[in-house]
Amino acid sequence: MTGAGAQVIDGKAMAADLRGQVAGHVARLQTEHGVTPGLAVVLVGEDPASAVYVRSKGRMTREVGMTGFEHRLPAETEEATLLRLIGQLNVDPNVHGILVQLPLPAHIDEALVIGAIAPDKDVDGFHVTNIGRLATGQAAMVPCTPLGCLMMLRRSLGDLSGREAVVIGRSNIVGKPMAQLLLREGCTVTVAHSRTRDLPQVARRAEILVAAAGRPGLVQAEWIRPGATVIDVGINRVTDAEGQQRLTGDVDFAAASQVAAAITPVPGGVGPMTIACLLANALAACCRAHGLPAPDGLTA
Ligand SMILES: Nc1nc(=O)c2c([nH]1)NC[C@@H]1CN(c3ccc(C(=O)N[C@@H](CCC(=O)O)C(=O)O)cc3)C=[N+]21
Ligand SMILES: [Mg+2]
Repeated sequence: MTGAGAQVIDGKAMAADLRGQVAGHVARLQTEHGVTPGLAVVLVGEDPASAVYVRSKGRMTREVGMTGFEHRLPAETEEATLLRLIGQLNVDPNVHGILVQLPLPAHIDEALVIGAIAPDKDVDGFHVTNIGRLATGQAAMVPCTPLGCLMMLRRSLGDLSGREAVVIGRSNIVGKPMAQLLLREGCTVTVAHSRTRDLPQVARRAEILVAAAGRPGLVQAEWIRPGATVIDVGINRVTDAEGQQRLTGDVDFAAASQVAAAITPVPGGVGPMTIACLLANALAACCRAHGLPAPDGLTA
């Protein structure tokens, strides 16, 4: 049972590699077609954690040579105002991707707002049209976090066909699209969640275990099948014994590393891949908007 320690899947390095590939395609689009991909990020309110993500997304957008458009609106912004902005971004030829940072303030209907984004500019892949395309096997904009997880799984395992996969979490932004992607890859997929009876036993079936429950340290060593590949989607801000704020995943990393064959760390795992996949989706959206084929291997 006690292994020598799992291979740590370096999401930070993989993400840097992916961003480098995106940057190469962006440069080529510019020289060959005079086109620069544009990504608009809309942030409503002052959530400090959200502000950090938006800043690093903005920086990486510029680093790969894309144009970043940032729209910061006050927390009390009316739904109609936000919908009007999205309408403008939908028809702006310099904007190829639109991301509306979630969660939105309580007085705004998230489904309505996501539904207002043009599906071909929906780089988050949250629009029902993209969810439906993914579920029916059509070309879709795929949500960035599950896409990043899939890339790490392929890197670690190669062909995923026939593998036993368990996804813990059933959110629209991670759990459900992750399950769809793994199904498409030929996995046998179980979606477990907070109501699942005997979660540890269900998790122990998994050759591929994706933890996306949003509960720090939920997954223990005994939950893990020896030799499994573990993808930790949790990004939880916790205060440690010394009163320091730190990031921790949904998996007890130290213990799980003794049982798993491969595991993603937090930070430095899924998070950086999420942002790199966002840029890859924006690149693909730009290519399609100009009637060009989307580069191979950068999206699902
Ligand atoms: N429409 C929408 N799309 C999103 O993709 C979206 C969103 N809303 N709302 C907020 C969450 C959160 N999110 C993260 C992405 C990267 C890191 C990331 O790169 N984290 C670093 C650490 C960053 C740190 O130190 O804080 C890591 O895990 O290594 C974290 C969180 C995207 N989100
Ligand atoms: Mg849940």
